[in-house]
Amino acid sequence: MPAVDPTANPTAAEPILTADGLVRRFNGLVAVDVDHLEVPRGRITALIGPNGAGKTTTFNLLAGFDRPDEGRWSFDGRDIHHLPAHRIARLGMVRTFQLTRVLGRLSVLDNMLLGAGDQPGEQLRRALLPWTWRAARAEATERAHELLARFTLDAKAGDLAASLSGGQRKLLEMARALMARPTLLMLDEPMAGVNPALTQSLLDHVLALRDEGITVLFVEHDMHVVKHIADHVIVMADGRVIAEGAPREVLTDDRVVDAYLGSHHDTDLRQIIAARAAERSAS
Ligand SMILES: Nc1ncnc2c1ncn2[C@@H]1O[C@H](COP(=O)(O)OP(=O)(O)OP(=O)(O)O)[C@@H](O)[C@H]1O
Repeated sequence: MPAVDPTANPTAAEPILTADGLVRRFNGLVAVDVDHLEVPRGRITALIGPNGAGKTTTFNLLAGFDRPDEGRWSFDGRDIHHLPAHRIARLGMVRTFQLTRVLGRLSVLDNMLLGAGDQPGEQLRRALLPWTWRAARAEATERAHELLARFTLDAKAGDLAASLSGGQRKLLEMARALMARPTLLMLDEPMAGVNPALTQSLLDHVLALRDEGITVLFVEHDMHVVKHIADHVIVMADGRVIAEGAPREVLTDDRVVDAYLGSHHDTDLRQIIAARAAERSAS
């Protein structure tokens, strides 16, 4: 039984993450200038917008991987704008990472164990209380195998992560983030470079996580994916939030359509516009 009712009005859901007055400049360029942003609890929220809209910068700021010039935000009722990324992750807000070259040289299982993260005092505990450290390590290893089985990567546990296909890497990134037991999972372009055969499986995993009560925030360019799984959509353009709401309403909003058309970037939205024009002329 789902922990939340995903069909309920997403905009009515209580926010798990709220940001205000978020500003990030790079040498005079205003990359992010967000007055207000909310991520509804227990829902799947897509952060979309044309290239250079400020989506990744916003992601990095919220997760503590970059510092804003201005702004504050809270997660689960707690002010976190001053916290570094590892503290934010420990509170339950975890973002996925692309498999870098360095991580590619580790086994799939070791990648998972890295996702468990260092607990406070881990080094000290390892030195002074090796038996409790070993017990924690065994528990993490067991959880890693469970998650690898869930994401059909268990047969690959001993393989180098670099040997995985594009889709399997995305599965590993998701599984690794789940090692930290997030309540808010942040996915940066989870479907990028994934072949169609694995896309459905990845989408089903995201939907299943939502149904288990995990809030998902993801950046995505593919509008089919957004329409398919998002309960709520936030649209950015030129660093600002220009629209938000249910996918069906937001994706036909004139400002959103203009922003995408201006970027000559998303043919899918053009199809929406064509369909909308056809509807108008038929009525
Ligand atoms: N480290 C940086 N130094 C200078 N400018 C940056 C830096 N990071 C981002 N920018 C600029 O900030 C703006 C927003 O970039 P950002 O990557 O957040 O956009 P995005 O919406 O994620 O784009 P894309 O969809 O192409 O990934 C862009 O103009 C970009 O060139």
